[in-house]
Amino acid sequence: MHLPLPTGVIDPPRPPRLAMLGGTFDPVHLGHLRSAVELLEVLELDRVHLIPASVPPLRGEPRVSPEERLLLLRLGIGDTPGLVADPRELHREGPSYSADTLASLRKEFGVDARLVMALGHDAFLRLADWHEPERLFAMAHLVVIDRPDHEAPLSAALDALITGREVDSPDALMARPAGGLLRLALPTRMAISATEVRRRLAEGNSVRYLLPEAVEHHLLAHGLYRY
Ligand SMILES: Nc1ncnc2c1ncn2[C@@H]1O[C@H](COP(=O)(O)OP(=O)(O)OP(=O)(O)O)[C@@H](O)[C@H]1O
Ligand SMILES: O=C(O)c1ccc[n+]([C@@H]2O[C@H](COP(=O)([O-])O)[C@@H](O)[C@H]2O)c1
Repeated sequence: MHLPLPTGVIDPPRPPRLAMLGGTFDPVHLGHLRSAVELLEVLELDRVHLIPASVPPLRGEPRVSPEERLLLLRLGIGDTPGLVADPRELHREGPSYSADTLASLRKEFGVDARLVMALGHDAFLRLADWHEPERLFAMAHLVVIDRPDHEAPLSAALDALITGREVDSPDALMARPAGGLLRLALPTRMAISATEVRRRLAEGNSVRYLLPEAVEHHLLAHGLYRY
């Protein structure tokens, strides 16, 4: 006697899940890379695109060229599964607005993709001053990463921008393609900043264990940030 075959509905394929972690990366350090790996795991993402800004919109000119910051990022990522050094902002003229970068990711990955823009709490505090901040939420979710060295209250303008968007879990965020806000305390919080790395290099002090070794070797071999 034959048992009837199960007639259950086959689950539709899971939409792609990816995050952008943009930055000046002047230079990339372990705070960036460890955060990217933990984002991948906590949000169950397919990939995290680390995207160096060619012309960072709200700060002065970086110490090192976009091409060299991208090279350092590539050295830092090495063969880490799920992390991608994404050069797309180097191919645009003018200020590297995140809204434009998200539009290009959305175009590439489609309307159903779960697209996350991840940023540290310090960067989040200035979000209301960014170019077309409302458009960011039309294209992506925002995930704000706690940083132990940056804790400050939100401005009224930022409060207004995020009202009604906050969700309390990765699952709630991933139920839709865009528009939500999640604050995350990742398992490893690192008080490392590029400012501190540059300062130590200029003083001739060690940066060992603040950066991947391949990045440290390149910086030292080429005298970057020395003066
Ligand atoms: N240690 C860290 N932990 C979590 N997020 C971080 C950390 N360092 C930087 N970020 C976040 O990564 C993104 C890119 O950071 P950025 O390249 O400006 O590095 P930075 O260390 O903040 O640099 P700088 O000291 O030059 O301002 C930002 O959203 C920032 O908030
Ligand atoms: O789009 C904007 O107006 C905008 C303004 C400030 C910062 N950003 C982006 O935020 C990321 C972190 O910036 P920064 O200056 O903290 O390294 C980086 O990807 C920047 O391009 C974007």
